Amino acid sequence: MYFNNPMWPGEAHSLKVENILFQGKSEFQEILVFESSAYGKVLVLDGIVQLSEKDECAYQEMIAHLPLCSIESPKRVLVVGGGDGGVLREISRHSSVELIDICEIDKMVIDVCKKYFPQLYVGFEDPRVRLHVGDAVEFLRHVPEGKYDAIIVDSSDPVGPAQELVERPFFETTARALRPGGVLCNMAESMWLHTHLIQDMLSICRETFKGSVHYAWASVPTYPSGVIGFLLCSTEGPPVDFLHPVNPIEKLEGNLKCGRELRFYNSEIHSAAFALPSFVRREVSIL
Ligand SMILES: NCCCCCc1nc2ccccc2[nH]1
Repeated sequence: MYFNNPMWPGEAHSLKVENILFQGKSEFQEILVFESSAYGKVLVLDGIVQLSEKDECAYQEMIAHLPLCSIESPKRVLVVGGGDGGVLREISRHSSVELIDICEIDKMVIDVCKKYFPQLYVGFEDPRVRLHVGDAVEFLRHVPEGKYDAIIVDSSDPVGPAQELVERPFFETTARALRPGGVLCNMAESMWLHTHLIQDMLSICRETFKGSVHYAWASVPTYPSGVIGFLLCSTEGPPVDFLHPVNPIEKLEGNLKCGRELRFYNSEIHSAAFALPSFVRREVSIL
């Protein structure tokens, strides 16, 4: 199967398909699940690979532990998107967490992942999880100010239902919903392909979040260009040092609520993730 997409013009990515397991169209997007030869089962939304069994650990572990290991004892966490359940699985490792709200707009994604990706869907079985099916902008409107310690935006690309999740109003509502010194972590595309989009997001975040704003990245082979980025922001308040985890995951290692060991994230990978190539430092003027 060949993946061409305006998100990566001029290049195509392909995965050998063993068999198609599900093909459907929800109210919001096309949903495809297939068994690949090289990466296990693959979830595709509107023609864009979201995860594969083999490399989902990199994305799910990083997007969850980069924020949660940067603050002491996170208690209340909100996940925007994340309907596959993988981020929930990772958050559940943090025993200090008492409440995990998740707002996913597309119920069909959840139902499909329940059937085809049990090792991700397991995240929904944690008793701390409260599922809200709907639009996150609407959900956040009714959230009291300063409610969450961390907000994780595990969105798809801003070319469909996730378009509004990279715009200023959304960042402003997330900043309001975070406590002082609270942290936001967004999926932030590829530094090889999307420096303009990253620059736009960074500019909005630098005005909206008075704490610190950092860009981190990880290797995810099934994503075009082989990397994916994360935008980490903290609100004004107790300073957050994203580069040196205050809540090292090794401390939680014994807490295997989700029944499996970490496969990608560790404290060294955490700090290394913020080291940026020179072209990125220049183009996204992060420093
Ligand atoms: N919600 C899971 C992550 C979604 C990100 C998917 C993704 N990964 C990409 C890499 C390069 C270009 C576009 C991309 N879109």
